[in-house]
Amino acid sequence: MAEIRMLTAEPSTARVFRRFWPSLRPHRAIMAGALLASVASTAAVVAIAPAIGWGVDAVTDGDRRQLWWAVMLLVALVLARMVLLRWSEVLLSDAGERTIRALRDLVVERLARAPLRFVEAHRTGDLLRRSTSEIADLTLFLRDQLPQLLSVGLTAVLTTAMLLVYSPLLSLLLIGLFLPAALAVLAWFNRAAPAAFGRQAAADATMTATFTETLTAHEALVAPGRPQEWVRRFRADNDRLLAASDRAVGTQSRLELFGLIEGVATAALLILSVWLVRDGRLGVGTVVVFVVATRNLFESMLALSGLAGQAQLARVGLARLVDLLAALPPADPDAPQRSGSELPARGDLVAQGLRFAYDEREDVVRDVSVAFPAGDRAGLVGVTGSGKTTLAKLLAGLYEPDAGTVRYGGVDLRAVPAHRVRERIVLIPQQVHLITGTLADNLALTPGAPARAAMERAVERLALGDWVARLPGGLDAPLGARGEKLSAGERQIVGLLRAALVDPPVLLLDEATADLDPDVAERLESAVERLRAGRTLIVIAHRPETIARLPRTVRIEAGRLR
Ligand SMILES: Nc1ncnc2c1ncn2[C@@H]1O[C@H](COP(=O)(O)OP(=O)(O)OP(=O)(O)O)[C@@H](O)[C@H]1O
Repeated sequence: MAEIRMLTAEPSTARVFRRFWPSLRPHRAIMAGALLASVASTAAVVAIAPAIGWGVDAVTDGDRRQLWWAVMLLVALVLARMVLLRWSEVLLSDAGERTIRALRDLVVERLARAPLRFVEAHRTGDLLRRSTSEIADLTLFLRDQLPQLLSVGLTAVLTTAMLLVYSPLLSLLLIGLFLPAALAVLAWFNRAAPAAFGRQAAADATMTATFTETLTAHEALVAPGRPQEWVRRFRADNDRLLAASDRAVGTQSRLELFGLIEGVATAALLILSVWLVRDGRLGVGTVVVFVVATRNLFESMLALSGLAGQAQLARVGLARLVDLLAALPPADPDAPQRSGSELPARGDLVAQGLRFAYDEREDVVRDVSVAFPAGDRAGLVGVTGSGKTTLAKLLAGLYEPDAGTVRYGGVDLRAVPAHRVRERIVLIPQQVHLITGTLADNLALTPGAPARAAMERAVERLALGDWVARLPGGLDAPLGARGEKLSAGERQIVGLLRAALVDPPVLLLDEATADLDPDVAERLESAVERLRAGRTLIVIAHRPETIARLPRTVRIEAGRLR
């Protein structure tokens, strides 16, 4: 089976932030600044409670000077908190945005270099979700939730430390009552969270994939007799997503137990405080500090419980993104393969002992050896599913064989960078893929970004001037969404124009099986004739007229040559 690493629907979230760390490393300085500002702003919040307590003591002691200082301190702390919080938010969101932009570039760049088999073997919607909405979730987390998470966590730590200094007895009561229960709730949440949120992300990706695919196949699915098929397929995935979301919400609601713990702990604290104040072992100011600080502490915990679900979602998304990046490792400049060998300008295309399978079930191409001398003109024929397209993709270097070699001018295609192979061997598929835009935009997708003059020359060379002139706007004619305004044959004309711009010595053409308009069929034939001069032309021929015109044919049956 062709060697590609398949993506996992629910990859492990273990140590995912550590695995992600290299992507954050370039933004270390700004992250450290944001962290520092966050610590300082939280310290300011935590100090508010003692400042109030100090003020209360001043009132009970009738010390006006201390009261004045307490009020000034309170104002200074509130102002410092405001400025520092804003500063840390700005720095963190800046670092987050930069990281995400770099990550988006990285994902697109890796996907652009991914082997064709990798892209074909995965559902478009899944790849789409991993490289768009999961990155967007992560942006939201880094920009909005991470700063809150940091501030909440720090508030909890600093408040606990402060309370310990004020009254170890009350603090120990609080910690003893609250901490074990809070940790137990957190552990209960964590046990279920990775699976629940992972399943939700996978179900969401499946729904996106089904939606993308059914939308493309819309015409077939709403055909007479099965009008509800489109909706039925979508609804089944939607139901699964709903079930997965319900489970995630159920897991999230476990954290609501924090509210109960808060009530019990506050009541116990108040009872003990009243008793200690009556005994004269505690001042009223200290009790006020405790009540205010405890409120802070519990509010932090409640906020933390709200954020924990978001953090888990971001963690799952990150794991799926890291999985994608791991499946598409960067090009190794020292790798022995694809070391930059050059393909000659002209040469024979020779396949030797080719074997290829899409999956472990069975080989689709079996021990195929065939040679196409330079300038050859041959047809590849066989019944549907016999392996013609697969063999053509192997001959064009789009797939790597599981065994055997494809050589051009004596050089193994695997030893040559992919873009160099594309300059020598071009395959025009049955369904030429077009993007939304003009004809010129579509021709510009050719390697080397050809200039307008080169496009005009290609049109002239293939005698397609009047075909282009008939499009409203000529080269600037909008072709509609994904080129919907063109028929299958016309799409192949665009494919031929692209090939003319590359000017490769070997051309493989997978003839369109669709019924072609006679005018388009004639233009295609004439364009192929003009283009083939001086090159090797291999046609996957379906139509008897094409087969009759070819000087020789190579027949393939169940993956073997006959
Ligand atoms: N991407 C794929 N994943 C899994 N199996 C595939 C894939 N593409 C083709 N196959 C299978 O490989 C076999 C050969 O397919 P291939 O498209 O090469 O045949 P073909 O002779 O070109 O057919 P056609 O004339 O209909 O285009 C078929 O059984 C097909 O189902």
